Amino acid sequence: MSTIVVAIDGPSGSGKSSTSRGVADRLGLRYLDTGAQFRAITWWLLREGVDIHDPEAVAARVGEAEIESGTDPLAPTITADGEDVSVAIRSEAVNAAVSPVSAVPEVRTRLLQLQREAIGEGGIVVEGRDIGSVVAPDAQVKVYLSADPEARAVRRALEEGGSDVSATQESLLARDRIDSSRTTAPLTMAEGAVHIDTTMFTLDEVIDQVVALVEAVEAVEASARTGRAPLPASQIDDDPDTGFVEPSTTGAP
Ligand SMILES: Nc1ncnc2c1ncn2[C@@H]1O[C@H](COP(=O)(O)OP(=O)(O)O)[C@@H](O)[C@H]1O
Ligand SMILES: Nc1ccn([C@H]2C[C@H](O)[C@@H](COP(=O)(O)OP(=O)(O)O)O2)c(=O)n1
Repeated sequence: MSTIVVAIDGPSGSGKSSTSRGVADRLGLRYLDTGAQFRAITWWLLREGVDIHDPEAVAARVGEAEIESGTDPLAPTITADGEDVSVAIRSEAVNAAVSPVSAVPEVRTRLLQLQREAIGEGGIVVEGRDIGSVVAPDAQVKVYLSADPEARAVRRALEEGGSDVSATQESLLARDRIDSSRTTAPLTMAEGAVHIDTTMFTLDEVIDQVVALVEAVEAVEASARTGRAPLPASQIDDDPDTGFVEPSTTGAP
């Protein structure tokens, strides 16, 4: 079983969730949406009537929320206190509250623990804002996705059933500002990350690029284990026992 960790960070609408799920599905890896965890905590605090603009009040209650994430890329799940909140966490109220909640250090500490547990021995694609920098700084593959604000707003508005693009862009940029300027684990391009600007690429093209990166890293790791030179991705056998096709069938030395 693969132990690779793929970290995908970037701002809202850059394509993190869809790319991560596509890559995990193609490579038989698990998938963790850390944004959904921050949203679920936010949903729980709002339900409890906690003043989300009071960091002390948030810190005092955050330990009570039971958040669980399912890591199947084809059917990811998220629950709070056992309740399925996958739809509720996408509400406008949660959109507006999630960045201030995410800036509270106690919230990050609590979720960091859940995230590291979920990552476990690896074999997972993890997406968020601080995965390559804080959650999994040793991830073998780190990707930073971006896209022009207009493209991100159009994508998000389309996804939300044609809602107002300029209002969507405003809300998304407001979140970017808080997410990038907070002092604990801000959105940033991690050291060693590969930057892909997705504005001009289709989703499939972005998935292809990330899959190629993962396959290249896996080939190098396999060669370090076997002492044989890595082959181009197109010639890599996906049989986990060998990692390589036989030289006689490829012409490789
Ligand atoms: N490269 C792309 N080109 C066009 N649309 C995309 C691309 N990547 C993602 N999308 C679409 O944009 C929307 C937002 O993508 P998503 O993966 O949820 O972004 P994020 O997780 O970064 O917020 C989705 O509807 C998704 O299908
Ligand atoms: N690793 C993470 C993931 C998300 N967050 C925060 C910041 C984001 O604005 C919210 C929501 O993240 P999410 O990935 O669901 O946001 P989008 O789907 O990209 O709009 O959570 C974070 O602080 N750290």
